Amino acid sequence: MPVTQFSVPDSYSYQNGFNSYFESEAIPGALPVAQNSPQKPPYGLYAEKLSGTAFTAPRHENKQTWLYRILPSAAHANYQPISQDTYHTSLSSEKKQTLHHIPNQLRWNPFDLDEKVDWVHGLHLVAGAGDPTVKSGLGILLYAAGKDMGKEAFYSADGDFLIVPQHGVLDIQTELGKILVRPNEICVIPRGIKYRVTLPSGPVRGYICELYQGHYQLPELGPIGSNGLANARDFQTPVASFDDDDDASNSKYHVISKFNNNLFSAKQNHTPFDVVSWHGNYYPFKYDLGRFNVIGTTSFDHPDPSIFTVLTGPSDHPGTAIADFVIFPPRWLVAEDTFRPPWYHRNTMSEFMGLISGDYDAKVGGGFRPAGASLHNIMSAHGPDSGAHEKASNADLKPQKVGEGSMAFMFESSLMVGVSEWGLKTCQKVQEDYNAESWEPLKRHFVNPHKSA
Ligand SMILES: O=C(O)Cc1cc(O)ccc1O
Ligand SMILES: [Fe+2]
Repeated sequence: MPVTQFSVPDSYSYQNGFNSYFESEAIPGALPVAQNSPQKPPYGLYAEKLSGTAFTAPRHENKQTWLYRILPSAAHANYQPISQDTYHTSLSSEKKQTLHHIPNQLRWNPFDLDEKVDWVHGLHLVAGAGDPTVKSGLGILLYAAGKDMGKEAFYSADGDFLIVPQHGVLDIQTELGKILVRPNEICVIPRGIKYRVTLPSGPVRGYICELYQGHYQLPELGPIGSNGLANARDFQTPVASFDDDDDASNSKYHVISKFNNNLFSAKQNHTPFDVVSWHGNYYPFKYDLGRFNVIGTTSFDHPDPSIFTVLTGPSDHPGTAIADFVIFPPRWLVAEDTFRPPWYHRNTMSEFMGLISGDYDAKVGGGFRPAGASLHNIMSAHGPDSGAHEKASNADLKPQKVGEGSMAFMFESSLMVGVSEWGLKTCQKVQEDYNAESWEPLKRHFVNPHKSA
């Protein structure tokens, strides 16, 4: 079945396509015709331009959206810093204000749910590289929340959020419309877009890869041809939807900004969700991982995991990503005379992995569990644990379906990924015996023809 069967239905409307130029109006006639900024836009709306690239970015990279809204975003009081004590998006809330760079393989037990906090309080910076102030690098966050956001909106000035739900449903009201995201779906909310998260099915938990530079793109397909992997038509973008909150006394909103990973809040006496129509190519979108068209070998040897790339956040060097989002969906393995799990390897890239559901075929030891994570940094040796090696090197190589009911993923980066104090210590999820359990038990099988028995 090439689509996920979800237990919570999605009744929102979407427009289909990746990087398409869309237009949407919640009231017919709310978009100006043939121009962007008429003297008086339709229905007394304000025109506001939201740009996701430099004005002069080449056409193939240029991203912007024109919003037609009841009041412009600028109509708010000053932003005030929020005390970081109860928030975990930044290193400055911690005694140690640096990331820890360590060559050990790291693995985390499942992160806890937290029913007491909302989306913004639930964000935890676990790892990262680079610096949002110079638009360079990425941040990896875990989220766990159990409360709806109130009359507030959140945006990140730091980068694009790629959100990977592991548990629970996110109902996301964005400026550009409403989007429902369930486990086995992902969504991307680009830099600057304001949104509010409510939780229709109770507590939520998941992972976020924030891209401080550029935007997520579909990978090139090369010799694969013009279809395959994540197909453009399966990405879904909301349609315009607005609240008309005309009683100012009844409408005290806070807008929370993540700015260099610190949080700031500004009051405004009108809803931020007042965009009646919009057109452009800078918008949030979602994607069902069950629609991914998996490619694999039909002859021999284990291919590189780049064949499983859903989205890539490229660096300026072609083929080298700041963040690749890679998944390991259910699939058939048919390779002959082949050690089918991943080979043992040391990689110039860093690999942060998470598990949405099920088991990951390279680890049979039971230590990599849904809602857990692992980090294999630059040149940190890893591969199947000893149990998986034993099983795979003696397996009967018939066609075999792996990963049924399972979805593992990887945020792969060319950068050295540091771990926050929260990720290393405070969360208390790091497994001390990961290496000892996984690889130290590996046995010698070498038969030296030059040594007699
Ligand atoms: O380490 C991992 O489990 C991820 C991974 C999977 C794979 O099939 C090949 C290389 C790789 O890093
Ligand atoms: Fe790996």
